[in-house]
Formats: sequence, structure tokens, C-alpha cells
Amino acid sequence: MKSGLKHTPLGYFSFFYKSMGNKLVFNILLATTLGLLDGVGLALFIPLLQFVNDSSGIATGESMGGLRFILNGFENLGVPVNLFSVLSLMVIIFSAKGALNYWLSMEQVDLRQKYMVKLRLGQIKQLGQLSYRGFLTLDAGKIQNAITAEVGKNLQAMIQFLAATKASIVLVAYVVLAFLANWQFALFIMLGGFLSSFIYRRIIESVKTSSIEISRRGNLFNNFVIQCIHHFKYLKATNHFKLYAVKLQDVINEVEKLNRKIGKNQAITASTREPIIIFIVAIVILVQTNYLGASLGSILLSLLLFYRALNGLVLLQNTWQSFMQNVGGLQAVSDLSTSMQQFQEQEAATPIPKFRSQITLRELYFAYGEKLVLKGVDLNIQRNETIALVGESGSGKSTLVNIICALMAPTKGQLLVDGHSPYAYNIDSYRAQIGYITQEPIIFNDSVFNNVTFWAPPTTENVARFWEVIEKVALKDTVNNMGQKEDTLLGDNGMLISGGQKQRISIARELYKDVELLIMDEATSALDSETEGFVQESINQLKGAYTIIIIAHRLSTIKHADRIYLLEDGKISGQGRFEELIKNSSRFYRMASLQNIH
Ligand SMILES: Nc1ncnc2c1ncn2[C@@H]1O[C@H](COP(=O)(O)OP(=O)(O)OP(=O)(O)O)[C@@H](O)[C@H]1O
Repeated sequence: MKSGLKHTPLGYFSFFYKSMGNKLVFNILLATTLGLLDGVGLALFIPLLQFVNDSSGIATGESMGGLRFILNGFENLGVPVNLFSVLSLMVIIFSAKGALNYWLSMEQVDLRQKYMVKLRLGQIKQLGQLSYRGFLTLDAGKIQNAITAEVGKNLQAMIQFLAATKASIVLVAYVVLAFLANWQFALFIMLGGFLSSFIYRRIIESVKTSSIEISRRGNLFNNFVIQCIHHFKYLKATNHFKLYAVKLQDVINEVEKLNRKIGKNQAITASTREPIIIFIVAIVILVQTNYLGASLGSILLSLLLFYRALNGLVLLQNTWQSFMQNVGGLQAVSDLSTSMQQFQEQEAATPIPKFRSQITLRELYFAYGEKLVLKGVDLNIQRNETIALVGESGSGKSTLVNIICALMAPTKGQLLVDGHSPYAYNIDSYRAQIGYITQEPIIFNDSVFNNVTFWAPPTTENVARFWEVIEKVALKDTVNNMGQKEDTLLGDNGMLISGGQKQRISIARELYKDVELLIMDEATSALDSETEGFVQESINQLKGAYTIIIIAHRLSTIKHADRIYLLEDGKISGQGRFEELIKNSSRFYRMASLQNIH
């Protein structure tokens, strides 16, 4: 996918500008003023002091070259050029510089904080707006890596970018002053500077490539870690952990090799820059004094300025290299943002009216890419009816439910809720009416109360409602017997409670939410038969009070459904009550026989 990030200084600027706007420009302007004060301040005072102090041949200001305008400035203002006036001005300028430095530092603290908050909130917002299909397309490791690790590199990149901007401004200021002092000398040194930068260009390019590669490997690493944590129990129980860890080891080693390469490049640049620069300066001084007959005074002055300019250059190259080390983070965050934008859900503002009468699927087709999965499904679900979807694995049950939840739009045909397409309305307002109970119960690492109420404030009303739904799913005694009652923590992924309890808490959450449509995706299949019986009882009690769609493999759980739809290869091949289907569908009869249910 094409990223929105352009790898040029202007491209980087516009990347940061998108997040920070004029605050970034203001920061750069402040840094510029400070850089100029720093550069000009010191640069002016050295020749001035030299002038004031020196009673010999350079008292005419000759060695100041083009900088003689400073002397003229003093004269024009009627200020005598003496030690006192020069020192006073020096104190004023450097006090102003101190104040400005404080202002700039605080601005940068503010900028960093706002940048991070904005970037993180932006990512979370985009994730919330990401369509389910988009989520299936993107890689979980990439999302996690960009949101947790790469975002930190972005901050570093921004800090280095600002530092590099400041360094380049200081550099320009000194170069201009050095040109004013002795243009020939300045020209030679500039040539030398360009030559040395040319040598470092390849190194910087290599750092950038390594940085982008490290971020890419970071995606892979995160992907492995997510799976490793997710499947921890299996990996542990089967002693597969060690084998799996080898995959992690490879990525870790590759990333560290790249980091080593970056470190080596850094060492080369850090240790060779100064000798190269001094070498160039030495040659230029020799040529100037021996062949061009320049005065030593003017050479020394521009050398002084140039020494600072070269320091500025070193600083610029160092900060730019550090920036490049973090550029992979910019790339990763920008890539993710581009992908998430591409798969963003379109949101209409009007909420859909509350579900009152029926959900209809009309001539519905759905394809994953080229693969046609649903092939002309027609079905009608009346309010408060309990329907079941059965069919072989891969027949399209989950896909159909995903479409009913508006997680995926049909390729052809319509989903209508009371005659309205949810896509013409705010899609979240439709989903707010849906409760989803999955095969693996969803439990958050928090208290029972927060798990059920989804962090509602514990007002008297909410607590009463909590106990009401807890009673509905037959968990009242269980919760009362817990150490901290409703405030008892359930542990990571609900590890501290049984599978059946987890599932009932999941159901309670949906009931608390006050949904219209309850989807149960094999809600009891992960439970043992006794626990299944308890949970099934809780579910049966909900029949008639909610519109329920059950995806079931175990036919015993749907004996009392108002209507059962048999899906075969993406089409509905039979429908009716349990007994009717047994009579009318030989396939359903076979399925029931295999499970010893008649
Ligand atoms: N994200 C996807 N990308 C491509 N094909 C998919 C995707 N999800 C499902 N499919 C394919 O679509 C078909 C229907 O899958 P679906 O999960 O809807 O079936 P199902 O009846 O719910 O199966 P099961 O009972 O095993 O859960 C299958 O052939 C499956 O391989």
C-alpha cells in the first residue's frame, strides 16, 4: 500500500505538520530566533572584543572583513565601541537568549505531550472506525506494533527533527558570518564540507533503510508475541513453546543485527567527522596563507566562525542521523494510518430507529475476494423470535451473522431492519442494539461489576440493574459468595472463574446493555454438558423476550427454536421448526441422527 509519507525534509515536515499544525511552525520560528541570537551573538562579540582589545594593526577593523558593518552600527547609534558597551550588549543579548531558551524548552515539552496525545488518540479513533473487513485484512502484529512501539519512535523522530532544524539554522547563520569575514576561505571550507557530507550520505541512507526494516520486523515480532500469549496454554501443555520461541529468536536476532549495523554506522560517523573536518581546514589555511596571501587575522576570525559552523554541521549530521534511526517509526505509523483510512467505515449521522418488527435478508450474496460464500439467501426474522442457523462447517453461518450485525456489507442484495438499510444510518446505532455471545466468552481483567456493566458508574440504579441481570443468568449466589462480591476481580481473561460462569457473565453483559437482538455463536459449545445445561437454561429463559439468532452445531440446543434454517454451501436448503425439518430435510435428519437426537 502506498504510504502518505514522503522521504524528503519537506515530506517529514508535512507529516509532523498534519498533527501539530502551526504549533510546529511557531516552534521552528522560536528555534530560529534562538539560533540566530546564539550564532550572531557570539559571532559578533568575538570580533568586537578583538577590536576593542587590540591596539595593533587590526584596530582599524580590517580583519573583520565584511563584519565591519557591526562597527558602523555602533557608530551610527552613537554608542562608543569600548569594553563596557560591548560587554553590556553581550549581557543583554545572552539574557534574552536565556529567556527565549526557557520559552522554547517549555514549548517543546508542550509540543511533545500534545503530539503524543494527538497521535495516540488519532490511532485509537482510526482503529474504532476501522471496518471489520479491514481488520481481517490488516495484520494484528502490524496494528499492535504501530500503536505501542512505533509511536514512541515517532516522538523521538519529532524531537530529532526539531533539533536538526535548529542546528541547520545555526549552521546557516555561522556560514553567512564566515562568508562576510573572508569569502574565499569560506568557499573552500564549504566545498570541503560538501565533500564530507557526500561521504556520509550513503551511511545516512543505510541507517534509514535499516530503521524501516527494523519497524517491519517489529510487526512480525509483535504478531508472534500476540499469538504466543493467546495460545500460551496450548504451547505450554504440548511443550511447543520452545519450538515456537525459535521463531521469536530469529526475529530478535535479525532486529539486533540491524541495530548493530546502525550502531556501527554511528560509530564511524562520530569518530571520523572531526578529523576529516580538521584535515580540510588545515589544507585550506595552508593554501590561503602560502598562495593567496590572506592575512592571518582574517583567517583566524573566519576559522573561529567556521569552527562553530562545523560544529553546527556535526550537530546537524548527528541529529539527522538520529532522526533517520527513527524514521521507520514514521513509516510504520503512516502506513497503518493510510491502511486504516482505506478501510474506514462511512458514518451517517442519523441513528437508526429502534428495531420494532423484522429483519429481512433479500437475495443476499457475499464473496471474500473471488470466493462466493453466500449465494442468494432470503430470510425473515420476526421480533422476539428465536431462530437457529445450522449447517456444515464452512457453509456460511458465521458470514451470514456477520452480515446481520452489519460487520460486513453484502456483495449483492440487501439487509433490511424494519425496511431500513442500516448502512443508510449511523451504523453504530444499529450495533448498539445487538448483543453478541461468542464461543469463547469475552472477559476483561476487571471486577464482575465492570465486566457486566462495561464500566458504568456504580449508582444505586446501575447496581440494582446489575443484580437484576445477574439473577437472570443464575449467578446471584455465585457472585454473593465471591470475596469482594461484585467488586471481585476476574483476573486476566477471566482465569479465576469457570467456563460456565464466564459465559454467563458474557450473557449478563449483553442483557445489561438492553439489546434487541441477541446473537449466540455456539455459545455453549465450549462447555461440558452439565455446565452447558445450566447455561442453556439461562438462554431458554430469554426466549420470547429478545430476538435471538443461534449458530449451533449441537442440535440439542436448538430444539425449541421458532425456526431453524439449514445452510448448505451458502444457500438455505431447508427451514422450519425442529420436527418439521426432521421430516422434510434428509440432510437435517442425518445430522440429528448422528447426534442421537430425534
Ligand atoms: N476472512 C475470510 N477470508 C476468506 N474466506 C473466508 C474468510 N472467513 C471465512 N471464509 C470462508 O467462507 C466460507 C464460510 O465460512 P463461515 O465461517 O461463514 O462458515 P461457518 O458455517 O460459520 O463455518 P464453521 O461452522 O466452521 O464456523 C468458508 O469456506 C471459509 O473458508
